[in-house]
Amino acid sequence: MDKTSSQAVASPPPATLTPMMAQFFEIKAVNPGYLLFYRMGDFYELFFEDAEIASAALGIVLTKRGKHLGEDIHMCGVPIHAANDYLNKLVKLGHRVAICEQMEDPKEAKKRGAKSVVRRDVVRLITAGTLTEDDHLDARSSNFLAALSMVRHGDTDFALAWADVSTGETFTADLTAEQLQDEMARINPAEFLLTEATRLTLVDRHLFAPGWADIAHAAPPESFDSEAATATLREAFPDDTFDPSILSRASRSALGAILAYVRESQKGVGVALRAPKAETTSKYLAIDQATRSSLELHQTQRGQARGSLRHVIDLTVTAPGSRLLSARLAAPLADAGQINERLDAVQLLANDTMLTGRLRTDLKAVPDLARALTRLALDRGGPRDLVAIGKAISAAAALSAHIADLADAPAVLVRLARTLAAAPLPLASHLALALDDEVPLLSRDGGFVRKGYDQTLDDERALASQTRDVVAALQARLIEETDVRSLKIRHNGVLGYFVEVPAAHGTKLLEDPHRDIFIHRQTMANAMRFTTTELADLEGRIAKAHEAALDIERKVFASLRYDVLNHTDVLRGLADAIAEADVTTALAHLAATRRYTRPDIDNSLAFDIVGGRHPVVEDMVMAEGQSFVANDADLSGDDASGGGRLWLVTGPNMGGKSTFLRQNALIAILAQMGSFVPASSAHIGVIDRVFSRVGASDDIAHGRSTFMVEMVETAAILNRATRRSLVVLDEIGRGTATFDGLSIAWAAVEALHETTGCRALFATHFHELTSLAKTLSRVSNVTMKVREWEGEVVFLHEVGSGAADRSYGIQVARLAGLPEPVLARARQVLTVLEQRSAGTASSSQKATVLDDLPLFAHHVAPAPVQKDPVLTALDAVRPDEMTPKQAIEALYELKKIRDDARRS
Ligand SMILES: Nc1ncnc2c1ncn2[C@@H]1O[C@H](COP(=O)(O)OP(=O)(O)OP(=O)(O)O)[C@@H](O)[C@H]1O
Repeated sequence: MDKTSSQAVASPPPATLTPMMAQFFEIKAVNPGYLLFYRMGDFYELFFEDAEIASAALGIVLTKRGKHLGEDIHMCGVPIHAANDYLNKLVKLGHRVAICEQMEDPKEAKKRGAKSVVRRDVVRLITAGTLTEDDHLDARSSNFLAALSMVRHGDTDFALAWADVSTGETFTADLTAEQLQDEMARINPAEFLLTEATRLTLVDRHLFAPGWADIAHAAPPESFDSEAATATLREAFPDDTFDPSILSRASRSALGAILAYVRESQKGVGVALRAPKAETTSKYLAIDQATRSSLELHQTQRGQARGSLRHVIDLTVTAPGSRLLSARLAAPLADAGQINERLDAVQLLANDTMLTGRLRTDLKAVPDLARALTRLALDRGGPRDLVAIGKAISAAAALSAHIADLADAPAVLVRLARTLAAAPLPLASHLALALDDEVPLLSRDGGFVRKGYDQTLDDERALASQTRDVVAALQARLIEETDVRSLKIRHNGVLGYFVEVPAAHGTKLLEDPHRDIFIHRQTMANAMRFTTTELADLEGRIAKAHEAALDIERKVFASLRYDVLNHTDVLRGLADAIAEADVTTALAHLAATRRYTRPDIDNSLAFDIVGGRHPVVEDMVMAEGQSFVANDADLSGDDASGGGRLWLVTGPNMGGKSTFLRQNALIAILAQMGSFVPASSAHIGVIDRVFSRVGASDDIAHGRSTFMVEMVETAAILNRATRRSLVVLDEIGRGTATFDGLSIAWAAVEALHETTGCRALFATHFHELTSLAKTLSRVSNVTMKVREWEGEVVFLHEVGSGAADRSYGIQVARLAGLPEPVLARARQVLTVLEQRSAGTASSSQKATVLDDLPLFAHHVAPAPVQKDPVLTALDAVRPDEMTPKQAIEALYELKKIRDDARRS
């Protein structure tokens, strides 16, 4: 499971080791499975197999450092100042890293003897699921660590716990085997803990999804002990509001594993998690992995954000808002009351664009409170995190004031205003008073406490900063006393402050009367360096003042941090409320600017969309200056008539079938996440599961053919869809022989209609299926309209009743640029095949088809070869005879010829 070998380095017999290598082996042995970043001065060094892995992954040089058991010791290193970038890269590649620091000043080690080694220890384990620093994390995405435990008895099979260590959010859910896959797809964890036994069971039951291997990490069975977990949970969440006994035993065990792993990774710094929330999957609209990917909710099927639904609808202005929007899109609700509550708030703000504008402006300046708070709790925060918290508190108070002014505010906004009003303003004032406007990232070097906040600090700083004046005065006096005009007081890292005079004057200072004052330090080629008691004394005072100032700043930081952490609960509430305010205003802004309307949500089996649009395709079509054709869909039904309707969608390739199918599923998802929808009106009875299979693709990497993937997914739908579900199926049965495919599609439609009774859209090229509308009462035929014009086909993208009589495949092939001879031949074959299936072909024509097929190449004259104008121009280019300027001009010319050729 792990990429980083745990047997990277085998322990050698101790006698053969240098003390440093002995220390390395000792530390390596207690951190198996981690690449050891071993601190040596200004570098982190990696040794042996760690070095080989890291140098290959990071593209850095692999060197050697001595021998071990007769073999070269491989080594590579990364400088401290660039370590973060390298760590990021390694973690993204699935490696786990142990950071081993020097725990004492090397001078201390030397005091123990020349050969003694600097004390070192691992201070932090860095893994994909336990990151907290901004530069390791994507601001707009959650970063979950998940753990799975198995249940031996009971209704559910598994329990999953997951936590975002960077914000503290923690959840658990008891799951059936089916739900497990869906939940994992929803949460999309960065790292996944399970025991080897659980992994083997999952593999055995075909439940271990292909992508999990990259994130799975074998955790020891002891860390899943539910008894121990109960005690650990009580200790980790002493809060009275959380009682571990309300969780199932399996949930506690999974949570225990999370806590153990987080604690281990933070090496004693603590665990800053929030009390776990127990999730019930029935609260949410279930969406399985295949549907998420087919609908391109968070990313396109090619893995890009641009082109996904999220990309189009995410108008949030804060990173936490974006994370919440993403979570809501991943888990739309399945309760009409809760959905309507969210919609009420969006509606009010969509109607009040002035207020929305004001809120959005305020929100833009709000920092990421949750992540700053976590870093401070883990003692990894800096002055910037304190400033962020102060700003967030003030912003929360301002937001609350705006919302509180509203008359008849809906419940969500009233709740938000109340939470935001609890913003601890005195804490914000205190932070503003204590901290500069611009502060450094780390507290280590000071320089962040505002002038005037602490008198002693100001005094010490004044002393330190007066150095220059005091040194200048001393230099002037020494020049006076020695009469050496070129005498200078200088500073360097080795000598500290010193007096420097040109070599010619050096001897003068070694003689009376100066030799009592000037103490010789160094003779250079051109100069001589001295110190004086007064200078040494001054230097001591300056260093002391500097150290004293730093000490005071550190104390100020610690006390401010303590104050902030005392407000943890209220600040977490604010962080949630700010994110929710951002999502609500963003959705209102979306509704107001993109002509989205409020869906009517209830508990019926309605699905009546008037003038529906595809949010993403609409954007793309409009960007090309065309207009998107809105289409209606009515799949409404009721229990009395056996459930919802099923529309059989036929029509030409490229006619807009997939777009129409997907847009209806997307409208349902948007509506249930509490967003307005791209339609003139939408009436939707709450959907419990949505299934979408649009366009089959193979899964060669995992050994499944197109057809097999399609059948596995169809089976999942037929087995899992209920009367409340929405099913969107495109071209089932396409991947096999015509008759097999048609039969499977036929049986699937019958099953959905007769047994499931779900609302469904079924697109097909099997025109034979349309006859089902005659026998199945709730099946209707619709088609994507086209117009033929001078032998060309024009797609109207309009859904009308009826069935298509043909697929226009050859016209589409022509648009795609298939060579004319191939098209001509295809037309010939098609005519005969059509006649044959209609029974009108003469037996000689039928024979022609069969006879002619292998003779294609002889029948059709090859198209005349036209020479590409770009290639012709390229032939004339003589690179060796060109100046750089001529070369670039030639390049432009080539591009122009290509563009002209495309236009003509
Ligand atoms: N309602 C619409 N309004 C405007 N343009 C549309 C509309 N629907 C689809 N299109 C355009 O037509 C293109 C093809 O649509 P789509 O992929 O849905 O066709 P299809 O019928 O599913 O084709 P195939 O059967 O080959 O998969 C889209 O990329 C889009 O540019």
